[in-house]
Amino acid sequence: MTQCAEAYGAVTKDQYRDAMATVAAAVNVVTTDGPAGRAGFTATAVCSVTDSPPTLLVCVKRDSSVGEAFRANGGLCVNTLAPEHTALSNMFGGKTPSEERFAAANWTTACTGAPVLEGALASFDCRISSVVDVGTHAVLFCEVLHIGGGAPRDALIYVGRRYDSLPACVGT
Ligand SMILES: NC(=O)c1ccc[n+]([C@@H]2O[C@H](COP(=O)([O-])OP(=O)(O)OC[C@H]3O[C@@H](n4cnc5c(N)ncnc54)[C@H](O)[C@@H]3O)[C@@H](O)[C@H]2O)c1
Ligand SMILES: Cc1cc2c(cc1C)N(C[C@H](O)[C@H](O)[C@H](O)COP(=O)(O)O)c1[nH]c(=O)[nH]c(=O)c1N2
Repeated sequence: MTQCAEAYGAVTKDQYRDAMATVAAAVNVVTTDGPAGRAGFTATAVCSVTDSPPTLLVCVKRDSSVGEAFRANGGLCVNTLAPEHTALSNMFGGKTPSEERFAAANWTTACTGAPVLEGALASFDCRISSVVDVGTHAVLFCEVLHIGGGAPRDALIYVGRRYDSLPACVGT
């Protein structure tokens, strides 16, 4: 592998981001509440790991205002967004104060204490089972304890540094 790194030269941050910008991703608002307080952020770096035990992962920037609250609370809810949530995604993805982020939508409370977005495509209430730090991000491995929603509906996607919608795929 060392010879490959030498042959190729280093991949720059910009090269990496430009390539990742071509990869379409679902958009989620990931939330938590507990002793460290309520917090939430927009995340595309979310994916399924295994169905036994049902586990997904979430990557969160370690120097963001929200990262520490997730680790400390130990639970979270992944709320997958629909096209009507584009403005909400921007609020949870920027420098908007936490109170304003949550005031922009209606929420219920999951068993872990995490806010559940009313109208989300799907909501995954999770216990954080382990955390691995990789570079600038913490990878949160999350055991799914409860699921809400999940019926086929149009999805919000993020690709080419902009939002788009993907029609629901019903049937085969
Ligand atoms: N994984 C992430 O942390 C992540 C993902 C998407 C967007 N963002 C943030 O949202 C803002 C807008 O992003 P954009 O897509 O319009 O343009 P961009 O050029 O910042 O990012 C392009 C793509 O690169 C990846 N990316 C961006 N920042 C990253 C990071 N710090 N670590 C790992 N992957 C990263 C994502 O897949 C993103 O869609 C930026 O501030 C970006 O940092 C962060
Ligand atoms: C479409 C899109 C997608 C993502 C993000 C942004 C946007 C607009 N952000 C950035 C993240 O939401 C932002 O850093 C948080 O809101 C925390 O910001 P504050 O530090 O609270 O301002 C983000 N951050 C992160 O740690 N992991 C991720 O997967 C993503 N994905």
